[in-house]
Amino acid sequence: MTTTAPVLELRGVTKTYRVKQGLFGTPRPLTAVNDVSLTVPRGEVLGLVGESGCGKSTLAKILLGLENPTSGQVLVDGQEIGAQDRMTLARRIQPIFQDPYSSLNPRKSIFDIVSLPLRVHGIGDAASWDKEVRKILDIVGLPARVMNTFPSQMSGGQRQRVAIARALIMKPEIVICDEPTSALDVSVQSQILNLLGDLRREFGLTYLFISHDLAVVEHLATRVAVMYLGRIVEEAEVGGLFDHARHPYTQALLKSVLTPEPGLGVPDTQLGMAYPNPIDPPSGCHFHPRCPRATDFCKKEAPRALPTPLGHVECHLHDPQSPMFIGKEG
Ligand SMILES: Nc1ncnc2c1ncn2[C@@H]1O[C@H](COP(=O)(O)OP(=O)(O)OP(=O)(O)O)[C@@H](O)[C@H]1O
Repeated sequence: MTTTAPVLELRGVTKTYRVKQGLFGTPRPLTAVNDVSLTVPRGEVLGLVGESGCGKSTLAKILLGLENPTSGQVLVDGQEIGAQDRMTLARRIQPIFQDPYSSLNPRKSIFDIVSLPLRVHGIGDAASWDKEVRKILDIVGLPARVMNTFPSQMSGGQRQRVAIARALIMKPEIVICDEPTSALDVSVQSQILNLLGDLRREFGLTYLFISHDLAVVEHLATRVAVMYLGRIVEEAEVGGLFDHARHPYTQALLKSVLTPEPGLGVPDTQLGMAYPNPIDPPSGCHFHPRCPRATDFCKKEAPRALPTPLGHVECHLHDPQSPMFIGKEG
């Protein structure tokens, strides 16, 4: 059930690393996440999309308490993440990662893997761990007999079900799904996406669903945030974003997921040059060197975050105060 209370809120979150180029280079700042503000209401699925290196995983690490933001705040249930003890945070937020094989310890049995969060946090005893593991395996569609097997004896889809069971055994409110299906065969991907959708409905979970693939996000998300060079350049309710993308980058991403005509090859994203290096971000609008609509104004001026009926967008084309404004319906 969807309510409007934000279970997750980011306020101006920025993460800057100091990066040395070459052996004797002076460390330079690299802003991986740049002034990100987002609100995720309880029960929603926020899809976070963008190309490799745009900052998706860094944002996930901040939400999981694995990295501290350089500035800004992350609030879970209205309380700052840093102020919550590890147990409370683990009960509230759990991750599911891309590659279930490398994220599951190959030397541990499925019982050990799935019960680990309970044991680490000292929740229950041996009898209750057995009961809880059987219950959660059943919920994710695995028979109890897999408890005594090892990850290497399972298929990729089964391993991802184990990773989901391990995340859910703590009964979290929020699940950070970082490319949870990209290591799986296409036929298995939709089974896992359907399972995640069912679990959300059944347990009222909130997801941050990270993917470079808009088609996968469309399947599950209720809202979508598009990330480019650390910034959220567009954010909207999913249907609105797919039907009426405002940012030229979102439009290019959408074009790239259209199914090509047989024999015509992969569709052209028309983005031209390679993704920029975040150590040397382009001036003005960071997207201008790849943008088919860019003018000299975009090279000089960074766009503002502008509210839209469904979310927000950062692009001069939609700013009534910019010389590039294309009108209200543009
Ligand atoms: N610990 C770190 N130290 C220095 N730079 C880092 C660190 N972690 C990430 N970065 C840099 O921050 C930027 C964002 O990286 P991040 O892994 O968050 O992107 P991503 O969108 O998740 O990419 P991918 O989809 O390839 O995982 C990249 O330029 C990356 O090289």
